[in-house]
Amino acid sequence: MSVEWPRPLVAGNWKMNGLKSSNEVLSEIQVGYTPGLKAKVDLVVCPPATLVHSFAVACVGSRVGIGGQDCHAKESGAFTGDLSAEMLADAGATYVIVGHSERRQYHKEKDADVCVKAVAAHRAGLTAIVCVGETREEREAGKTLAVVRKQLRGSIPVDSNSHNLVVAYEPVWAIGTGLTPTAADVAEVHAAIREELKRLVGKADHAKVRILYGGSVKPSNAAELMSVENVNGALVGGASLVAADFLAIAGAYLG
Ligand SMILES: O=C(CO)COP(=O)(O)O
Repeated sequence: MSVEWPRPLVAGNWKMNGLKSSNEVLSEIQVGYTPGLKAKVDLVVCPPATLVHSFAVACVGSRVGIGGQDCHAKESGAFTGDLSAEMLADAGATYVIVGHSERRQYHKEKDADVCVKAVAAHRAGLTAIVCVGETREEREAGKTLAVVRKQLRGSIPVDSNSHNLVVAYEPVWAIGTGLTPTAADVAEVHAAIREELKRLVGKADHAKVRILYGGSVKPSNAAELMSVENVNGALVGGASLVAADFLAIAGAYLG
């Protein structure tokens, strides 16, 4: 069976939320990931690291993918509190988010740091979800495209292809605020990302790299945002903690 590629991808970033009791949310997501939905969209849940293994075990057979939220550049060593990409893969993850704006802001991660983490993800056989996005100040100063292009050039490893790389455009000012850019603004940024990918990813493959939109995606705005050209899915924060909302967002692909 030939698989249409790029397949849309809806990924949930649970951030620092989730206890053992969250198994119920995962079960609801699995139950709601019907054959009809599976035919149209990939689903990935990125829980906190403490839940990666149990979630991965629970999802065997359901095709819900599991991802980490960050990884270290090295494979192992004296890095207290850190996790390597190999450890995430060993725990059953197949994706890892790198360069989320909360890591860039609170952990002072620069593009070069994000790039070596994406390299580590590839080394471990994981798909890297590389996040980029401008702050409110940068948008107001008309610098959005320049900022996003610079982040991409600095953060995307040379060995990237449409299977080991996903780009997530997440305007910092849209995260957790209920604010979203207009469809026209999203289209403009995603077109610039696609163009930049021409230079950064092999010629044959750049058109197939999935570019997700993230920032206050909800069931009520998902259909509009997901229908924008060059939007191949969503990276969902708060709404991914509620199974019905997460599934409704993915349901935008049912048409
Ligand atoms: O940061 C995000 C996903 O990585 C988006 O978060 P919200 O969907 O809560 O705005």
